[in-house]
Amino acid sequence: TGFGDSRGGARSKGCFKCGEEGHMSRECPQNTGSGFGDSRGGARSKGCFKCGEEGHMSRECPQNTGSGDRHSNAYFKGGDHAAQEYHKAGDGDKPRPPLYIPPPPPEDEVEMFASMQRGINFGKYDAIPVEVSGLNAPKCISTFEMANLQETILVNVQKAGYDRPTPVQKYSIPIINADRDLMACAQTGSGKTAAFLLPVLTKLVESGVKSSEFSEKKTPQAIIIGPTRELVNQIFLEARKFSRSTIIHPVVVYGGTSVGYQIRAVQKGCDVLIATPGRLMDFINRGLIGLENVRFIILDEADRMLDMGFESEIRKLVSLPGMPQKNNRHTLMFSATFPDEIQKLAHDFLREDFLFLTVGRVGGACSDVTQTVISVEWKDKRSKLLELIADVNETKSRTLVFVETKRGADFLACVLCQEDFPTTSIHGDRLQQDREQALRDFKLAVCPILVATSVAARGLDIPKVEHVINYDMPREIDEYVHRIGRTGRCGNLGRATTFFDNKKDANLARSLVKILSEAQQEVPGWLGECAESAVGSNFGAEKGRFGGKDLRERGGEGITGFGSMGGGSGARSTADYDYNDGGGFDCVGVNDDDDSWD
Ligand SMILES: Nc1ncnc2c1ncn2[C@@H]1O[C@H](COP(=O)(O)OP(=O)(O)OP(=O)(O)O)[C@@H](O)[C@H]1O
Repeated sequence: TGFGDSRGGARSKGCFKCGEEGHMSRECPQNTGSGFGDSRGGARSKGCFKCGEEGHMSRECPQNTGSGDRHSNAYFKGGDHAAQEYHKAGDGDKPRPPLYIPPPPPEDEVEMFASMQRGINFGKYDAIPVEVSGLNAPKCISTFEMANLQETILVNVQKAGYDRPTPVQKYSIPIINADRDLMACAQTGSGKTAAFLLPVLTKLVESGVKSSEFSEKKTPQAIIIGPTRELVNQIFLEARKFSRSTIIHPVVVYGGTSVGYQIRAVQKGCDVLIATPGRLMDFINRGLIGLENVRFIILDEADRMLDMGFESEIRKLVSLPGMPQKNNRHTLMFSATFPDEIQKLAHDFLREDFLFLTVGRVGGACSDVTQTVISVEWKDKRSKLLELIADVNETKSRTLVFVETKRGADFLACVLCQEDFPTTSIHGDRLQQDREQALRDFKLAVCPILVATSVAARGLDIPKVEHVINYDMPREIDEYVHRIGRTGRCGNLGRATTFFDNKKDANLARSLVKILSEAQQEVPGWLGECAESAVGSNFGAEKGRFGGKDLRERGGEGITGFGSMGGGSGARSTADYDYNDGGGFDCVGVNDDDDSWD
């Protein structure tokens, strides 16, 4: 059980040296000295013949454990929970987790172009008010034909079943076409990914690629950065789809996966690099990625990327030698939420004349999600949850349950499995193969219930998620907006149920009431009262933020930080995101033990 297993169960017929199909080991390009081993310093790799990594022989290869057979439903069997085994074995000195080579992306066109069905409210997107601030904004477009997309890219858009652009696409595409920097804020599930990919890919195809296939160091022209591994992988699949049959090679690199595998992917050509920050810095430090040709830096979930934990990485990245200064590159930022203090920070990365696009209200919840808030004390949460999911085994309707801690996610998934609800979990302490398997099981409704920490709150576009349950209220209201945005996407209807524990969550009452009212949702009387008596936040401070305004129009000074909305702490939590994704083996989130950081 070598390579084959980790790629999805079947024994690979590929080369025993590099694991790739299409040649035998005696013809392996690595024999020439130009492959994997060389890229780490010129010498022929003495690594394992199965996985290509150094430091062990093939008979000791961690892939012999047959990780591909590992089912994320291991809770049922009570044994094979890789992440737990790995942590137990650690005892202070953490061993390396098994190497993980993700399954190859689809080659089949049908699979590649399959996308979410538009819902009945897709047409209503056009009624959402749009504002563009900044000087000389170009006119919006109303069809993809008007978007000046490169011909093949336009064909790919049609193959994806996109027959007209969403508002964020109508405005962003001409702005990017006109070589302007952009900060764009639009509700969850409204098509922000294509809004930046389509014009950027068009620019790259039209100007021709610069990255040489033959040089060791690849010099991508666009770098797209996101906060979690699953999200960057999803953006990669979108980039691959839209750039199909063009000269563009998109590549993704993220933590928890084999570095060797990703090095080989980069070395095949890398015009657009999609990455989590840690692994990106790792590749730059190894001399595998050069920045001199960068024309576009794109921050998806930009407010998170400029938030605590990630901001310093992004600052480091833009000040690295070789990276073009902000006036010699374009910086694009997208999110559904943009707290004032992050908007302020963002100015450091954008050209002076950037445009600020808001579709609807900055930080507003998706209007296609019916939101219900229930007052539940912690001791009653479990029985309330079981009530809510009682019919899931019959309906198979995908239900995403958010909890606060990684340990809590494991525990609740176990409880639900014991109650005979096929459940899986995703959080920063699970091995990457288990995280990806969990997502696949959830997508296919093998496990229609997914218990997740905030690692799954942003960006993930999973069809048919019908119900999001906040078993634990998040610590920040932005996180609430992103979490419930996993349903009600692309004009589909969704529902979200939130357990609100008055003793613990009172500091979020006001901001929650605000979100509910703006989305024309019912505000329970008890929640209104709780908001009235809550201390620490005030509606005055929130006014500006929810007005969907460009800070430049408000002078940019004296803005009350959004932190105060979360109860006056002023500090924004780092939650369970993919920090420390470099180094190849770090599959852990922010902090192993301290669940207050999870
Ligand atoms: N013009 C379009 N026509 C039809 N479907 C579209 C169109 N644009 C995007 N979609 C689909 O809508 C879904 C949501 O898009 P996307 O993931 O880009 O949303 P988003 O705004 O980035 O959400 P989030 O804020 O959660 O990251 C995807 O399945 C995408 O394929």
